[in-house]
Amino acid sequence: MIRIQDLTMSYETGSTRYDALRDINLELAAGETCAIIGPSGCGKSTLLKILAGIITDFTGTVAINEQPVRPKQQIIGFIPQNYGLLPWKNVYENICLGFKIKHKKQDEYETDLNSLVQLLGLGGLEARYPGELSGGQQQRVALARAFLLKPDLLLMDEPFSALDAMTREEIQNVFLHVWRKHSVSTILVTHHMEEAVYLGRKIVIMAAAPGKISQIVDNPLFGVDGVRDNKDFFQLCVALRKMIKEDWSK
Ligand SMILES: Nc1ncnc2c1ncn2[C@@H]1O[C@H](COP(=O)(O)OP(=O)(O)OP(=O)(O)O)[C@@H](O)[C@H]1O
Repeated sequence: MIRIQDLTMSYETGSTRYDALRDINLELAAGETCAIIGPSGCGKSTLLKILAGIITDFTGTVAINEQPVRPKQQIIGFIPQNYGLLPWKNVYENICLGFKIKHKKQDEYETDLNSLVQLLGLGGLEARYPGELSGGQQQRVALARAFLLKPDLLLMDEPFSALDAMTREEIQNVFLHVWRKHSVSTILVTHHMEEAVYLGRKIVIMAAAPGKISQIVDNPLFGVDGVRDNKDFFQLCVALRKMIKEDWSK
């Protein structure tokens, strides 16, 4: 369970201090997915950094499984916009990285690693370096690394934004497939409404200046088979876009 209560965070630049996030309240049940959509600068990345324990200077409460965020004690997977792969390590080493940092032994994760490599279609690419992979393959390596960790919380910052439309859909399917097996609590930031509706059991709509939540939508279409071809999917996207336009023009 992820619980955010009355979260406010300010940045200070020179002599000015301004709220990047104000009065954020959000709950996410264990194993749920949540997509956050909002205008540029509304604090989405800041929120992820707080949940990842990178930013600690805030007011309010942020708890993962009833405990304050403590990256050394909890396992938090974070996939940044550029996937966060180390260019000098090969696919196998990149996938194992999180485990090495958590000081686990190889035989503790070897079986999971092999099954994730197969599940994510990375078989045969283990010895390649990130620079020798396509964007979609790099994304899958980042997903393998994150899922291997079995995180208490997985955070993804616009994870599929660099991919072309077809690869994006394919990787979204791969993500859902792996997520179903591992049911990891996941929060992802996206600028794409279709992605939010496809991947978010909850859809959080944010507004800017200061960043706040304007709507939380329980998504009835999440996980429905073949939903992308369903007219309800299209209609929900249209309705949410309308809602956002109204919110963002206030
Ligand atoms: N290190 C920082 N110091 C000062 N201000 C910052 C810092 N990082 C972000 N900001 C400001 O805080 C606000 C929120 O930034 P943030 O990156 O969280 O927004 P975002 O919603 O993720 O934006 P985008 O969609 O463009 O990536 C913005 O006004 C931004 O300029």
